[in-house]
Amino acid sequence: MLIIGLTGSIATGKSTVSGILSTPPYSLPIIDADLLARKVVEPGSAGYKAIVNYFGPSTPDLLLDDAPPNPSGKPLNRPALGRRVFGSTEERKRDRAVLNGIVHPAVRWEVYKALIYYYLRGQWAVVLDVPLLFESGMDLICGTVIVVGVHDPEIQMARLRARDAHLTAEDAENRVRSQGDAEFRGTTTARGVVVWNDADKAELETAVKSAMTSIAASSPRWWAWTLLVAPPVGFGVAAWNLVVNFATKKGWERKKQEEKAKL
Ligand SMILES: CC(C)(COP(=O)(O)OP(=O)(O)OC[C@H]1O[C@@H](n2cnc3c(N)ncnc32)[C@H](O)[C@@H]1O)[C@@H](O)C(=O)NCCC(=O)NCCS
Ligand SMILES: Nc1ncnc2c1ncn2[C@@H]1O[C@H](COP(=O)(O)OP(=O)(O)OP(=O)(O)O)[C@@H](O)[C@H]1O
Repeated sequence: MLIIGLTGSIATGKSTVSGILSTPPYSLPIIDADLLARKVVEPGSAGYKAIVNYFGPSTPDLLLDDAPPNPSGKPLNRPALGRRVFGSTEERKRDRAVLNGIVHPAVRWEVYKALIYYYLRGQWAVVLDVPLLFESGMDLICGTVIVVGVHDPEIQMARLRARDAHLTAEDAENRVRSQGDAEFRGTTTARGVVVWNDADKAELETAVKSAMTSIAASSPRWWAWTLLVAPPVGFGVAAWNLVVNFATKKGWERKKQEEKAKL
């Protein structure tokens, strides 16, 4: 099964692209890390308890007071938690790392379970929509990666604020600044494709079509079926893929560090 990583900075259009890929002619299953990240912090879960323990004492509005009663606890006030973790100060970075440390392992586990489910159902490909694909290391298991990018940060900011009207300009800036640069994602994606989303949705559909044509050409369906009916070959190829991805990523990181050192 081909795992197609889908990533990009906030509000660049990942969900819009996954919407296109989930419908004909592609009809691919989507594993959405944002949705899983919500599931693993529902009241009563281990993630919820860890967040309340760490952030509760210093965040008075961490829980939603006006939510319908729930015996497992009041739901998290996500915008309030967002204000604690998004931004570029040392404190925000530290808190973000703590939150990521709670949420990411649980999300990863949910992703693996979903991958096994789709593999057993005989899917030829699956889309793994993860905003922090490279940072979380999940790029290593992907056969290819689609990076969604917007050249103009003004467009990105305008779309973010139009979609999430509750965010102030400062909240939106902090969210955009909380992610690694798109260039890092783009250059690490030597084995993938970048889909630019600066224009309208019709142009986005054309860009997705062209990306999928090149992906399907480099990983045809018959190859996915061969891997499915011969599991030892499938596992061998997956292991090889992991090694190649790891080596490619290390190579890029080394190159970036050398370039930084030269400055
Ligand atoms: C801070 C939280 C509660 C804010 O929730 P909210 O509902 O307001 O935003 P939502 O979860 O829909 O995220 C919106 C976008 O923000 C960006 N984002 C989310 N978490 C992070 C993060 N830790 N670092 C950088 N960007 C992030 C992504 O582009 C994401 O698509 C939430 O984002 C969260 O729990 N983040 C940590 C988990 C995480 O990394 N999720 C991303 C997928 S694994
Ligand atoms: N080409 C486009 N033209 C106009 N609006 C667009 C376009 N692409 C996406 N949008 C809108 O921009 C907003 C952000 O898009 P989307 O939710 O797909 O981004 P995302 O990358 O999934 O965001 P997040 O990182 O927050 O999960 C949405 O309201 C979407 O409808």
